[in-house]
Amino acid sequence: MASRVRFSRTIFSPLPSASALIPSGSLPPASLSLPLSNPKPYRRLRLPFPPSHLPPPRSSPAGSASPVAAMSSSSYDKELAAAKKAASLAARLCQKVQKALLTSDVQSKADKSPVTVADYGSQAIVSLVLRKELPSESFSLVAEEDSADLRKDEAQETLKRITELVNDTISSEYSMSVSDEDVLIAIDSGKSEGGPVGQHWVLDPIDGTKGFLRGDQYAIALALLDEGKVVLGVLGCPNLPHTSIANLDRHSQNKIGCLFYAKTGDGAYMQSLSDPSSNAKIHVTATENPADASFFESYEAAHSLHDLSKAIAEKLGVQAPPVRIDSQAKYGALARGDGAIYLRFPHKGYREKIWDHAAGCIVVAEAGGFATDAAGNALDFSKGRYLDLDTGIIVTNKKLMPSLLNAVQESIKAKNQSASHL
Ligand SMILES: Nc1ncnc2c1ncn2[C@@H]1O[C@H](COP(=O)(O)O)[C@@H](OP(=O)(O)O)[C@H]1O
Ligand SMILES: [Mg+2]
Ligand SMILES: [Mg+2]
Ligand SMILES: [Mg+2]
Repeated sequence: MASRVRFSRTIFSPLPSASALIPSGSLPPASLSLPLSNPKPYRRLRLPFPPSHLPPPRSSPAGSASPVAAMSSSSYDKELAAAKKAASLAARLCQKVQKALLTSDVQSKADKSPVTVADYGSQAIVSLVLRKELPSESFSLVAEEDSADLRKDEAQETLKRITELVNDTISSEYSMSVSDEDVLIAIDSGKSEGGPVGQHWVLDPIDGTKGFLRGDQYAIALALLDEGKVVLGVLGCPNLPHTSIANLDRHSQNKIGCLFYAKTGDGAYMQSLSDPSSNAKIHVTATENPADASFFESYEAAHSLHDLSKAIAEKLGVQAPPVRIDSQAKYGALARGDGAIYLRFPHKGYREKIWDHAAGCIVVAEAGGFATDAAGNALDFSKGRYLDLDTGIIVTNKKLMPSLLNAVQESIKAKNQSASHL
């Protein structure tokens, strides 16, 4: 079945040039518009253009209205409330930057500075909010970004823009204002190595940077490790529809902006990013029949071997085409049952980072699913900034996992055999 592909105009950076901050090889393609007569054998999650969301700033703290957190008497309640607030504020900053990016008249400008601005701004906000909300606790943060490039002379304009954005965003919640130096220090608090001892926050300030650039999916992903285990996780997904993306074509006008959260032993929940009182418990799908299952994978072929996923899905008997989405929004969507399987097989030599999976893993686990590597081992977040794992990551519900693992291992074996015959 060939699913309909959605199309949208893609526009890039109007913000000040900061070419020194652009990682090489990561520039977006000039245009992603595709001819309507060329449907692809996969579903691509796109948004209507221009996005009609972008909720107004809230006057109450992001996590405070949740009866769920308030009712629970177990540990990590205050950490979870702080994490929700931090991720929600960071999401607001990212939305502002993405809105400027998408509504600009400047098309296809190969300048990634808005992404850089949003990544740094989001990391600074999360760091500042966690310190502010949890002042008496020791603070260790393992995060993706650092300030080295921002300290260069040519980046001073960009740094000012980030500080402005951070101040604009936090002023709705706190009567404080930060300087450029405060922002740099907040960003660099993310240099912790993590590990098996003590508590460490784990942050991806924007996961799915390429999706963010295209106006597609991205996530603010924040988790807490305690003695090497993930004990809570929050995923802010500003562009994810409130209702299932399995029916995206029918519901494309639905509201978007979801906050997923989970705390060990307490289940997983989703609320609207713009309405914290809307929370609901979520569960992975109960499907046991692969023919009824659909699977998620990275939009970017550079991030995951699409051919291998296809072979696995075929072996398992999955009928639906893959749904390609950027970021840990995949974990959130799977946790609420939009799809049954997430397959991720990076190219040889790539090392997965803990911030790309920690928050997503606990959200899925608390919703009744689980994530393993291709050998069936649970992911180990206690080894520092990287995940040491066998071949890839697979995520599904407990009923499908045994047959999925089988299909994964047989497909990898067949792939290796055919490679050795070349
Ligand atoms: N060659 C590669 N293989 C696998 N993952 C990669 C990769 N290059 C980058 N990534 C990671 O893939 C993440 C995005 O995942 P997805 O494909 O699911 O959207 C990126 O997160 P960032 O966008 O935070 O850098 C990055 O960490
Ligand atoms: Mg990431
Ligand atoms: Mg990132
Ligand atoms: Mg990155």
